Amino acid sequence: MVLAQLGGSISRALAQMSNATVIDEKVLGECLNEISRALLQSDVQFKMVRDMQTNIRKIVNLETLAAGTNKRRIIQQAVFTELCNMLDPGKPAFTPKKGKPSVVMFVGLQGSGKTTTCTKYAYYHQRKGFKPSLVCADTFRAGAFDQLKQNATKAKIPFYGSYMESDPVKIAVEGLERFRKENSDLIIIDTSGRHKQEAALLEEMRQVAEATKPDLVIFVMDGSIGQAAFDQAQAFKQSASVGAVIVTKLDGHAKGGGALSAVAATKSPVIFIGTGEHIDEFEIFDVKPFVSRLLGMGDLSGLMDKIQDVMPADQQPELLAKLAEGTFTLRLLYEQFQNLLKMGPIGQVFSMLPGFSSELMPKGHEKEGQAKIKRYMTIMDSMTAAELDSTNPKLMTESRIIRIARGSGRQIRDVMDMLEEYKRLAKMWSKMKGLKMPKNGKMSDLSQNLNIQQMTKALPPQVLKQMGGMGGLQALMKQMGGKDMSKMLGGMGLGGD
Ligand SMILES: Nc1nc2c(ncn2[C@@H]2O[C@H](COP(=O)(O)OP(=O)(O)OP(=O)(O)O)[C@@H](O)[C@H]2O)c(=O)[nH]1
Repeated sequence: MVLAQLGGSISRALAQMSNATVIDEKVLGECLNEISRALLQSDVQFKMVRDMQTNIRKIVNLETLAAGTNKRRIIQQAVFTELCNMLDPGKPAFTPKKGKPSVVMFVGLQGSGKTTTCTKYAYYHQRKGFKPSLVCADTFRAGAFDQLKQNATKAKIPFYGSYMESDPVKIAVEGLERFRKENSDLIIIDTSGRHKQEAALLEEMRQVAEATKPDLVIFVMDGSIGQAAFDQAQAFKQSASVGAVIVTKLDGHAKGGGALSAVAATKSPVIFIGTGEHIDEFEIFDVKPFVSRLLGMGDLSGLMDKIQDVMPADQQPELLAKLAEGTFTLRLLYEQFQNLLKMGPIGQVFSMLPGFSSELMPKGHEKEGQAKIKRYMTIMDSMTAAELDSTNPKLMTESRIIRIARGSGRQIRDVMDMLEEYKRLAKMWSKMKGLKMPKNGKMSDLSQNLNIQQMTKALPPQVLKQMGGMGGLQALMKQMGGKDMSKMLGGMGLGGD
């Protein structure tokens, strides 16, 4: 995704500035120009870029800064804050509540990914325990109903539509009535698209909204539309009370900067982004972690969510208990690898770790990381149960290693390499020994019991440094609240090669 390049350019501009011996107006000016250029190249609207420059200049007044203040930090913080402000309209979007009926209407141009996104949105909520349903009020595009039907059937989500009826308002109302009766707590209405924001489309949208009174209107925008984003988003906002934006196709060559412009045009937050055609290629969009990732500062809370999502809840108390005992067996490592592979593209996971911007983890490397994990797992597949569950470091004798290598079709040195990696991780995890278990055994409540000294000991020194030392870690823990730290450590250990 090209947004990663934007992040790289901004990080580079900041790093160049940091290399200067004295930070004066000239150095600051060059840094801001560099950042502006990068934003413009990513299709962010000119006016927004200019406003950002002005705001940073207002925050960073080099003349009035007392001697000894860390100017670099103040500038970096200002860039971070301004990028966040650009993406944060200041008011959160409506969020549906389980068990309380809500109606969400999707609008957008033809081909923006609206129909696909409706199903992704429904599926996302279904996994969270909602009872979603889909209504196809797109009577303009032949085949739209079939597409929705297909997607909905695959995801086992109830749907409503018609091949005969040509009035979208009628279909929307009928669908709404049907699903209200069936106690759906999230009724999603897909509306027609057109090739451009023409009057007929906007009028149709207005009528559907009037008849269904949605709690939220989501504007779906193709991430690759570039500078046209602002006008398009504004046209939709003027005809329907758009309350949130979803930007799609951010997996391809989209520059993505248009997303920032859409936020300004609709004064509504981006709530999700689409990162592929598949139903689960859909991510929650959170401004601060996103900007952190963009600047290569990592997104630990996103990583937490991902891990939390893939780890079955019933396995969590078990892992915690083992951690508290200080036993980190090969089997536990195997299970962690399985979870890691389930998390999706490894590069995406790495980009959430502090210091691992996508630039630092180039494409080739991602594959290597994934291949390595798979290789380790194949080797472990040739181990006996006793070997996997052993806590005795002397168990792995030469003859066992030779047998495992032969069984897995790998070289002896590959097995040794895998065991070294295991030892390194086991050592790190052993520092978590004596961990107090949360009463309910849930991972998510663990962080309240973690002690900061324990954490600093367990983190690899370079990671701790990137996080801003002990102070940074403390701030992060506070910020993350209920999020679980132990799994983060696992993730980090695997990342720090
Ligand atoms: N790569 C990628 N493709 C996507 C994404 N979202 C949607 N698509 C694809 O974009 C194309 C158009 O998506 P649709 O959902 O049919 O578009 P639509 O906006 O509903 O179109 P109309 O129903 O005609 O208004 C399809 O091929 C989707 O698979 C995404 O996040 N990434």
